[in-house]
Amino acid sequence: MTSNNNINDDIDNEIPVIPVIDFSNFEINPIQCSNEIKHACEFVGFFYLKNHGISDNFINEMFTIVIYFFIETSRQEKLKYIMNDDYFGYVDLKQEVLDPPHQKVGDYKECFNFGKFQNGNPIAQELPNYLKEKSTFIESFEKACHELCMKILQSFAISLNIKDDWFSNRHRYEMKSGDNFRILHYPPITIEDGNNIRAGSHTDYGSLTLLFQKDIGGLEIQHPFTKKWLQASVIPNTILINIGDLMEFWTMGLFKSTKHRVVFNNENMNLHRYSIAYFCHAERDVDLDPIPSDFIKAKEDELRRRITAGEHLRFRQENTYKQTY
Ligand SMILES: O=C(O)CCC(=O)C(=O)O
Ligand SMILES: [Fe+2]
Repeated sequence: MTSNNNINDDIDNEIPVIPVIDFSNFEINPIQCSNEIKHACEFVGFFYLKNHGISDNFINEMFTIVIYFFIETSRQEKLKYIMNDDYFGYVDLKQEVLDPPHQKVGDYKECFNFGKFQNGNPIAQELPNYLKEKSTFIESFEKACHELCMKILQSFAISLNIKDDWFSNRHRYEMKSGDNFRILHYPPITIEDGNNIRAGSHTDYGSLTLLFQKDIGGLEIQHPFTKKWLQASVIPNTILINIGDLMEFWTMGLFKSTKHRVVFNNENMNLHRYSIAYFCHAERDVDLDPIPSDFIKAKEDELRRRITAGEHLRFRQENTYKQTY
């Protein structure tokens, strides 16, 4: 491989630009903490959150379920629950193409997408037996993620000087939205597969994403200004948060929906990597008109079609799954 082909060439490991924000300060000094978050959203699009209120035990228990499900469930059983029209269910190895212009084959990872739950039952999908047994726990974990997202959205509102509940009122759990709780598994790969990009470069679609990483790194983000790729290493006891396209669109580009990808090096190629993501979206019928904040300048001359959160999402999803295998 020549150096030009080496995707690690343009990696910048020197400046730790992804900030770590202590969310316990949000209770003590909400304005200061929200301003730190706003700075990260404007200049990086990613930040780590510590003291976020979701306990380590709770997260570890969720990971135990994730690992058991992916390893112990047969492929045949998983395929019975293949992603439905609402994009909930099992996503097979190589089914997802996150970077269509640059990928000949789909991502070498498998996922399971959960929609919302009510009283221990999933609303929008059937679950394989093992996940059905665990659905009360999964519901509580999913709801803890949603609740944390509401607090982070509150901090966005405070930093933008609009009503504290401006965003959370538009992201209610009970309402229809593109919210997606996703568990992921990147199995070990053999040399013959020859592809060390395991999740193609992409931006997320929603308002914000919570990402739980465990032990094994591999996530990289492309800094929105320098365009350098940076490793988003695993920092114990933190959740990695990022802005999605919907929020970038809604803030007229003030908050950055930063590109990211998962890349395996020779050391982690033989390992199983697991991660958990909660993609938080605005309710389907919310109009994504520019947010009424003094920080957000809607350019009068800009022609901007009126679009709802649901339309925005549909467009992104259709592009991702157009080309499979
Ligand atoms: O597994 C990861 O670390 C990232 C996954 C991701 O970016 C996604 O599913 O959108
Ligand atoms: Fe992502």
